[in-house]
Amino acid sequence: MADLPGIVITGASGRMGQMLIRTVLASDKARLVGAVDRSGHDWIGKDLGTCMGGAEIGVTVTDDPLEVFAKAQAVLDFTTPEATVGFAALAAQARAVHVIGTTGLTEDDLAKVAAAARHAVIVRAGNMSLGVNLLVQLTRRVAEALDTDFDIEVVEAHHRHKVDAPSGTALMLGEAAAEGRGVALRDVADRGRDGITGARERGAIGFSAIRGGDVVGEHDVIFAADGERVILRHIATDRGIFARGALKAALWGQGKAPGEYDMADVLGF
Ligand SMILES: NC(=O)C1=CN([C@@H]2O[C@H](COP(=O)(O)OP(=O)(O)OC[C@H]3O[C@@H](n4cnc5c(N)ncnc54)[C@H](OP(=O)(O)O)[C@@H]3O)[C@@H](O)[C@H]2O)C=CC1
Ligand SMILES: O=C(O)C1=N[C@H](C(=O)O)C[C@H](O)C1
Repeated sequence: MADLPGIVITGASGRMGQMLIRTVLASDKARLVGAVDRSGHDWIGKDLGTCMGGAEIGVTVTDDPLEVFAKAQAVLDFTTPEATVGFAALAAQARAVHVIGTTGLTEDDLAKVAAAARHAVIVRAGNMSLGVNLLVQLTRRVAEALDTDFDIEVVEAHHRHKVDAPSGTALMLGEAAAEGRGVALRDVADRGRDGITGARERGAIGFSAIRGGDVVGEHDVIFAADGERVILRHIATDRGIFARGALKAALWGQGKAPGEYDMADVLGF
């Protein structure tokens, strides 16, 4: 047991944090060695097991990430962009594999993550599920095969608590569609339509976001032409798919050369 990779989970009390904790505790390939939450959070200083409504598990929730990163082989991080940028530097200092699921990172945030990846392994993806990463490959292939007679629209739906739009997954799908077409997403993305928008531009890749209820995550990539539509769809019904992907990434990253990787690397796509 002691030689299994030790895992720390940041944002332990969050929706993904709690799912990651259950996933690591149920795994026979890794052990949970730490849980981090925000300073001032009610869980700090308490046993994680009791915080989650169960028996004690001997892991105390801390607001001192470096202390626990230092004894870990990997950090699973689904928090906020600001927190993730800080964790990237600390995980690199501790030489722990940093698995980043956080979405909504700015160009500036991404540059800081890339700097940390010069010293340690980072696996980052806007979606860690097997199904979405397959959909990304399919989107690239379909976009390669269809010309700009087909208008590309990415439509996503998430729960009412989600704070960023378009979702990280929608952006991954948009990037894949743009790559398939041989264009840069930033040159063709149409991210906000309201009012008299004018007719759709040929070659644009449009994004729409729905927010409501408890939707875990749904994504459609629509290729719409005159007379026909091709629709690629992924529906997530359980956050366990993201947590299992993140744990797989943490295990895959052990012993890899420093650098920034994604789930396509982990899954061998
Ligand atoms: N890549 C993927 O496969 C997936 C990515 N995500 C992404 O993961 C992120 C989190 O999603 P979700 O779990 O729903 O969000 P939550 O808001 O439920 O969880 C985020 C957690 O991070 C905590 N947090 C914030 N700042 C810090 C900090 N400085 N130190 C430690 N903890 C901190 C929050 O604490 P508090 O509430 O007290 O502020 C909260 O517990 C989002 O960016 C989401 O898009 C989600 C699912 C899958
Ligand atoms: O915030 C979420 O919940 C999710 N976020 C990710 C995203 O932004 O795409 C992944 C998943 O769709 C759930």
